[in-house]
Amino acid sequence: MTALLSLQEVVVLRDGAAVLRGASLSLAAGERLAIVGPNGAGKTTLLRTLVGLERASAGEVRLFGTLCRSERDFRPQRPRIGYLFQDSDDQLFCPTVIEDVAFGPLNTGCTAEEAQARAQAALEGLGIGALAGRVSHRLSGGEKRLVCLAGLLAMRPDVLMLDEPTNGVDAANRERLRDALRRFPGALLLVSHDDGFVAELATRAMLMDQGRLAPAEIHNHPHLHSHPHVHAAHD
Ligand SMILES: Nc1ncnc2c1ncn2[C@@H]1O[C@H](COP(=O)(O)OP(=O)(O)OP(=O)(O)O)[C@@H](O)[C@H]1O
Repeated sequence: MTALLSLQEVVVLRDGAAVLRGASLSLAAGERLAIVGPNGAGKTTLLRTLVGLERASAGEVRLFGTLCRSERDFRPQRPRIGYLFQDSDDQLFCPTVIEDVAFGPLNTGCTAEEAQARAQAALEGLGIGALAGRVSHRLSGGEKRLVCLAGLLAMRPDVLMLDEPTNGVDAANRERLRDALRRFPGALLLVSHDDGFVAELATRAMLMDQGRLAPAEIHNHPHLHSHPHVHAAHD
């Protein structure tokens, strides 16, 4: 079966130095692949390369079976990929939450009513329907994260690529996020330092180290992450 996304021996240079040094991966339909690894290893660069925001100087990038080399190749494939940036402020740009979440569907051919309905449903699916009328840039960091994800889900992509989705998200919202991602019917490429979240969601993992990818194990222990419990004084 054709991979949804694939990289073959991809090299990405920045200021003359290799950030990706022959990275290869393949994401199949229904897979939930986690990319883990230390800071600066090249994980964000990998995601950016997959959507054509960074250009490979060697190797091949294929999206949905199509070899992508130039902006002309990447552009028609991008609506099929929902990419959650590492920084929510790079993603939100409309005055209100509902406008932000409806933007993608509107831009890909939905009527205003359809886009509005999809946006409201995506917000409600994440338990944040009440944020619809709020001013986007005044949301908390965790709220912004969920709103960005709602915007991607509203587009009904084939693949979600998430860069640190749980950053700044509290425990209750983290569960909502996890449940929404479990319900998401497409494939998932997840970059995360949150081992517990990776163990809860991913079906496979790869380790990125100094620009190269290698298979990694997921330690599927229910309490892989620590649980610091804060008790009230009378506890
Ligand atoms: N715009 C840029 N200009 C120059 N170097 C950059 C730029 N963006 C990233 N880098 C460098 O490229 C390397 C890979 O960065 P990248 O953001 O892909 O790593 P990462 O694995 O996502 O890290 P983290 O876990 O900290 O998010 C790092 O050494 C980083 O300093």
